[in-house]
Amino acid sequence: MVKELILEHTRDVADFPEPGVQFKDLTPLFAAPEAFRSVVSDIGSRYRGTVDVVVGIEARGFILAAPVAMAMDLPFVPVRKAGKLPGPTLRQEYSLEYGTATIEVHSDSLRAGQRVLLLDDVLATGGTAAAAASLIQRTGAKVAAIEMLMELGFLDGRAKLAEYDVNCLVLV
Ligand SMILES: O=P(O)(O)OC[C@H]1O[C@H](OP(=O)(O)OP(=O)(O)O)[C@H](O)[C@@H]1O
Ligand SMILES: Nc1ncnc2[nH]cnc12
Repeated sequence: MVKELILEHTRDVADFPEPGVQFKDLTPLFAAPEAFRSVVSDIGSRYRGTVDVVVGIEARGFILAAPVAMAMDLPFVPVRKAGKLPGPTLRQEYSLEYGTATIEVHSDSLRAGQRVLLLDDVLATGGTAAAAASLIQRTGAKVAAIEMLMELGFLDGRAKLAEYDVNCLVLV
């Protein structure tokens, strides 16, 4: 099952990037082609036919979203940290488990009515996903679903995402 594959390929790192944070490192999953392929194919098969575009959040969300988009034969659209996208953008500030940040999307990268699958690796406080979802809605596209590999349940990130269909493969 993909849930076990994700758990087997997650490394816990204490006090990263700052004291008190238990970091969920998924690089072992990305470095295991069979396990990673299974996860990508599981996500692709569950959303096939129900979404038009796959959006990934910089940086770790890109690692997941690009292969899922490719497997589904759908466009991949990046949500990037501020100042990285060259064209006209929409921007949104948000707060993280460890700091604040601003993200952007190209304003012409999504069209009204498009159904978006929003992907990232970890759901923590939900600030990043809520900001990305709000950017997507501002383009006129619709957030059909938000999918994460892992949810840090104690941070209750879902509270910020109550209006969306959220699925996380592993709850810790
Ligand atoms: O639910 P939240 O509290 O918003 O946290 C989750 C976000 O934090 C991590 O990204 P990070 O901002 O560390 O950037 P990175 O992907 O560039 O490492 C993770 O990949 C999510 O995007
Ligand atoms: N504890 C954590 N582990 C991995 N990614 C995160 N993003 C926010 N908090 C995180």
